[in-house]
Amino acid sequence: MQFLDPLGFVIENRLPLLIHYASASFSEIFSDTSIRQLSQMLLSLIFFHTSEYILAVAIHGPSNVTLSSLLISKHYALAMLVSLLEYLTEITFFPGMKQHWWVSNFGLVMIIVGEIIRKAAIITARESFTHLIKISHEEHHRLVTHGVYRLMRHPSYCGFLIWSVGTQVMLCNPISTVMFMVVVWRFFAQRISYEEHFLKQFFGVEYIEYAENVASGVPFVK
Ligand SMILES: C[S@@+](CC[C@H](N)C(=O)[O-])C[C@H]1O[C@@H](n2cnc3c(N)ncnc32)[C@H](O)[C@@H]1O
Repeated sequence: MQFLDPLGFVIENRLPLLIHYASASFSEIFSDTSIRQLSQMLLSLIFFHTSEYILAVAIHGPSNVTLSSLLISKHYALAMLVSLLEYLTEITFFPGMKQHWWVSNFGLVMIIVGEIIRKAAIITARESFTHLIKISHEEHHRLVTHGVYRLMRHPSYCGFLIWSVGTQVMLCNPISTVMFMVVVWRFFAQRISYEEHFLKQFFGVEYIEYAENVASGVPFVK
């Protein structure tokens, strides 16, 4: 079998060709573009997860918070791993895809906006905000309808949706952008109907009126 070098000459030995492609992919994976985009991704992940944990400890007290408040599930870790594989594959074989800086910077803006909305929700709801959905009414649990909850009923889900899709837009990952949009949207659509079932039980007509007048904050979820 004959092999062609990048200029189209026939070469006998495939080793130089393999070395050529290996060094090309090595230089793309460690290019300025990838270092910037992967560092932004790493910082976004570290900031999001540690701030979720720190806020939970500050609001509920260290004895009431477990490592689950870092919000790193198996499915979530798998999705992030798949998105990293997509990034490394594309930057190796189609490096030009990652050079759309206006797309990447728009993703960065989505990450920041998503963080602000989510953290505004946590700080506004305080004790009423728990990472696990409450299925029995506790005394300190008050209905929150002020601040960012005046604008939408589920600001923390809206913020997370924007943040998570933003991470993929920032990486210029088309497949993971669509995958994150669909998976995260479906997850929240189901969670909202489950969560609101209990909120109606806890707060009755007060919650029903609130839900009638304020949008969910998650697109296409009533
Ligand atoms: C992870 S928090 C999410 C809160 C809200 N869905 C959001 O996106 O900002 C889930 C907990 O918040 C509580 N919760 C949701 N909306 C609330 C509201 N308007 N007032 C008080 N508690 C609320 C639920 O009962 C649940 O235990």
